[in-house]
Amino acid sequence: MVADKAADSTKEDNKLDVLSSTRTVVKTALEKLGYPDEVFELLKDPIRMMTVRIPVRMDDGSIKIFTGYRAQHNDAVGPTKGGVRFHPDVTEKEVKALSIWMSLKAGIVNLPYGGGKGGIICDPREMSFRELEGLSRGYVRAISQIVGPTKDIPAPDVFTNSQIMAWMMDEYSRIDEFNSPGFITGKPIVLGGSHGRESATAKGVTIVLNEAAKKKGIDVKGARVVVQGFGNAGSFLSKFLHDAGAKIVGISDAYGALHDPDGLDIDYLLDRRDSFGTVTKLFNNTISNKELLELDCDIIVPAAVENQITEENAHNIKASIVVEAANGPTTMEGTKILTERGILLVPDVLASAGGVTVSYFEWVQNNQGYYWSEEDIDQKLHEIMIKSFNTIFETAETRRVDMRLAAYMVGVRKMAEASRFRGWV
Ligand SMILES: NC(=O)C1=CN([C@@H]2O[C@H](COP(=O)(O)OP(=O)(O)OC[C@H]3O[C@@H](n4cnc5c(N)ncnc54)[C@H](O)[C@@H]3O)[C@@H](O)[C@H]2O)C=CC1
Ligand SMILES: O=C(O)CCC(=O)C(=O)O
Repeated sequence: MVADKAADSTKEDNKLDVLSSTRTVVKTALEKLGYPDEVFELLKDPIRMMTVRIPVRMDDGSIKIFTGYRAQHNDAVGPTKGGVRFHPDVTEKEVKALSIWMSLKAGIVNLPYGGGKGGIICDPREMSFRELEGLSRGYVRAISQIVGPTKDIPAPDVFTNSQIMAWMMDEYSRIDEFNSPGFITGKPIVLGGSHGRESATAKGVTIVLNEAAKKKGIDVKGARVVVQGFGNAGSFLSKFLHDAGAKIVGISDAYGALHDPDGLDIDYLLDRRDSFGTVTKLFNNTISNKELLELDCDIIVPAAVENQITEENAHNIKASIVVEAANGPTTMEGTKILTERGILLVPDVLASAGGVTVSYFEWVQNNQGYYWSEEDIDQKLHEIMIKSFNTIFETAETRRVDMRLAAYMVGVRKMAEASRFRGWV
């Protein structure tokens, strides 16, 4: 009985293991494309993974040691690139999976990068500004040997922002004895940041959401939308869709969710949210994140954390379109159920690729020392997202595969080819 229970919980853990499910889809994508097994053996794990211990002097005088990671998935195409997450639930496996997803995104939007990702186990909501600066600088010192503008270029992710990027850039510039804006993206504009980077992820999501709505014959104006997460991705997205005439009937943060079938007052919520995307604490009549995802609506956008749509709730999703702004919000079983139910799923590696696309623009501008207007950035981003959506939608139709597998097939090809040309496999 005890053994049965243990086996059940291992099975459950495996279903929520984002690394093993990512590997499964990568393997299937490579098989469908006809690559030999050694290509999968190379791509199933990052080529480099660094674990670091970061001592930080806390405000009470004590020293706290934090654990951080930097994963570099594959650098056959070019330097690796991807965000750094500060979150209490960060794990080594999660960071590895996130780095593989970054490689796939770079392949989908055709950037000269491989994927990288970083994370630190911490809760920045409970840290002072000074402690966060110490942690950010300590992380850069610890990983400095493997990162750099031509090696691996970090960026923001969950609970990190342009201020943290600025501290990290400054620390790297001190080590490098050179001003190095191209070391990191998502910086404040005055330090070489790009117009449009802050809202880029949400803008990219909005573009593919519009394309998906056309395929489903849904008019975004008047559509009822649920957005999970009210941080960088979720809040800009809610604003863009609200301004386009959609009704945002639900939003959430880490503590709960808000629901109004007549549409929430997004401008008011934006005004009241804190820098960690928290807003529900101001209200009494909240619902749970679980209830949020089962609300009556046309479109759902998970824009928070992994494993939100699973075999437990995929049957109860009322929307006809799910657009994944978050990385990994739907499990493999969840994907299967949504696809079987005819729900159009726009997968994370496509939907959220607007962020890294504009990060690439930021890096190009830093390298050339000449800066583009927001209009230039918007137009380039628009072209890339539309083209990527169409390629993946057509691949799904012609190869008779679900949208996630189609996206992996499109995303994995360039790094597989580059690895073969280099003679690695
Ligand atoms: N910031 C970016 O440029 C990009 C972000 N993403 C992905 O989008 C998602 C959201 O990222 P950001 O908006 O940047 O982060 P953020 O830190 O700005 O906001 C995160 C939001 O998720 C909520 N949240 C945190 N833990 C949660 C939990 N356990 N359950 C429910 N909600 C929770 C927070 O309260 C907040 O509203 C992540 O999956 C991230 O990897 C993807 C591509 C680029
Ligand atoms: O902007 C970047 O370089 C990476 C963004 C990121 O971490 C992501 O797309 O998940």
